[in-house]
Amino acid sequence: MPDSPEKVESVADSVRTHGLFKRFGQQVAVAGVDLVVPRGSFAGLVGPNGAGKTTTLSMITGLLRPDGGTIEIEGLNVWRDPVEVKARIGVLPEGLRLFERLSGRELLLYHGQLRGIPIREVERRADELLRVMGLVDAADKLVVDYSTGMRKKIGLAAAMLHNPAVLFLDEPFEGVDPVSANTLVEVLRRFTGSGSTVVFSSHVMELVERLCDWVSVMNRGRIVAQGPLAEVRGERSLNQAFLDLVGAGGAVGTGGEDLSWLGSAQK
Ligand SMILES: Nc1ncnc2c1ncn2[C@@H]1O[C@H](COP(=O)(O)OP(=O)(O)OP(=O)(O)O)[C@@H](O)[C@H]1O
Repeated sequence: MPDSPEKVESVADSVRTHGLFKRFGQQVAVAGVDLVVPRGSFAGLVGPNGAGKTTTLSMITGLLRPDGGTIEIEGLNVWRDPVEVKARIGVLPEGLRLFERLSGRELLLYHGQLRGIPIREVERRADELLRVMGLVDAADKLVVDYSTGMRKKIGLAAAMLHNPAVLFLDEPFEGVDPVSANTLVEVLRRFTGSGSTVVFSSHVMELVERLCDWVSVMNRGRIVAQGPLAEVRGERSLNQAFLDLVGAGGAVGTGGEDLSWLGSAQK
């Protein structure tokens, strides 16, 4: 449990950033983002490649120092109270790096102990998570031998072990088969159903539309739309709304002379 629930209950928004800014050399990756995620949301952060989603999530989770702006999670300032904040969040980062030479079960026990959870409780939670994630048969296998989907599941289990108030997931469903994705969805739905918050980034609009009740759309380092799914989508599909908002996906034209050499193999 987060350790001071009174404080947690006193704010309506789980995540709130103001004027978040980050540049890499000449490249402005995040250009003044005001991200809001109400508590208990299943929130999707969407945007085309290079929109700034990963950079935003990295700053919010304390992995990358912002050049400007503020970030509050559960009312706490991420960069002023990093320890307090980290006790309340779980993160499944992009390019998930795990302790490859541990078994799945050892990995969870290690994470739990790092979080200061008593060993008996860690064992109980680890066994439950392995069962729910369908990883019991792989529990003693080394993580290095896990498939992509199994890695996502064990990574998510590790991120949830300390019962965080907010989970941040960067592309959690990428490379995950439909059965495993279903398992992840069920676990996450149960999590938000209990009042906790999930924020995940994705390119898959159908998935976001199916799962999320809150959406933030990013383009070129800015939030271009944000709110309840029904409001952002309007009468359109989310996919159409997305294309409208980001300008045909920022796609370069493929008509006319473009790619005229492609197809109809000629000798
Ligand atoms: N470490 C870095 N050094 C230089 N530029 C970077 C770095 N990280 C990100 N960028 C740039 O910042 C911009 C935003 O990148 P970011 O990875 O946040 O986008 P994204 O929305 O997560 O994209 P994708 O959907 O492709 O994962 C891009 O133009 C990218 O090239």
